[in-house]
Amino acid sequence: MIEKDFIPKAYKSSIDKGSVTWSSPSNIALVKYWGKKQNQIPENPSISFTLNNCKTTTNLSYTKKGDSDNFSFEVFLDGKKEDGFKPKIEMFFKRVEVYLPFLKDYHFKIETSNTFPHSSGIASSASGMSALALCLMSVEQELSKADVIPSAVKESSFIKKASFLARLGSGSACRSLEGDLVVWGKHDAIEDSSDLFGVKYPYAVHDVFKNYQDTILLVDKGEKQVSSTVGHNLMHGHPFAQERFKQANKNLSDIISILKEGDLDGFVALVESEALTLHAMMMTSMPYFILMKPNTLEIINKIWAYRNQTGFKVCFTLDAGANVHVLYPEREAPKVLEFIQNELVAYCQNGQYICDVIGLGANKL
Ligand SMILES: C[C@@](O)(CCOP(=O)(O)OP(=O)(O)O)CC(=O)O
Repeated sequence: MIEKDFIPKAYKSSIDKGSVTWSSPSNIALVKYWGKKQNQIPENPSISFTLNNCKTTTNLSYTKKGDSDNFSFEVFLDGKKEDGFKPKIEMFFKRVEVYLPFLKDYHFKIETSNTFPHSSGIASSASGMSALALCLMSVEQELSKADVIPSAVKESSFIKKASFLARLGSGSACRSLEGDLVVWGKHDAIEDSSDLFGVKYPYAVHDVFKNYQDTILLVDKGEKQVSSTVGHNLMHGHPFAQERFKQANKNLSDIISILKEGDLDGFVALVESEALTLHAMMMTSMPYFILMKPNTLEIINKIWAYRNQTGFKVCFTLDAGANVHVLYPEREAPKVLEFIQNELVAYCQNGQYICDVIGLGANKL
């Protein structure tokens, strides 16, 4: 598919008002997206676990307005007006306007809430942007149903277009709509993979990865000093960029047999190397920056020591921040949780952590 396939046939916006609600989860990448071209096209393919408990619920109500001159919307977080979100949403609306021609015909009220604490340092852009994209797709569906022109959106392409739109809001958001593993970015070994939207991982996955656990240790809840968007852009002209993109492609090839065979040693090595490479890219860009904190490293060292002592296949990954995602099979959960409580919680800000597990994606409420 190409971009223009997502432009619907013209339809009249004949409905005056309505409201839709979607809940959509966060995700954690195993092979990381870091570096992008124009129009939110990733430099390399990525794959992520969809999460279950960390999610955003968004209610979108829409009211027809007299003109179609400008975007008109207001945003509420947990019932409180949140104008801080407006620039990102305005930019998102501009990017998707051509694919959702009704956007300037309505006033939108966006009411959103997260299951995880606000300012926990957990990126809410993946869950938030995917929930908003799904709401907008439901509006498109409602409007085109009411129109004499047949729906531009077939049921089967609903998720595909929602993922396409979510990507234009935040790249990693396109991997949050489905579960339990999603690939984004063209890769020869993954059938139907695309740079434009996420696809459900199409191959067999060993039972050991069912209900895989992710305990998120909140090391630093503060605002990040460098946003992901700035970090992605620093991959332009980065001295190691081409090698990194090659490595990500190879890791995506390698993870296919790891997932099929339940090769936990291979999984641990690949996932931890991806996390450290992501941060190595940050440390070697110009300007350079460090998002890990001393406690991030304390936790990593404790995980390595515990793995050596016990043989449990617990490993870590990081996103663009200081928090640590501790990943482990469900069968190891009782022991690993004990270890987390006894040895790792001390390094979390206010002792805070979130227990999550692989999930199945977004839901319409
Ligand atoms: C480190 C990452 O989490 C990067 C996420 O980047 P974003 O999706 O937040 O970036 P934008 O496309 O600029 O919104 C790795 C990943 O999720 O693959």
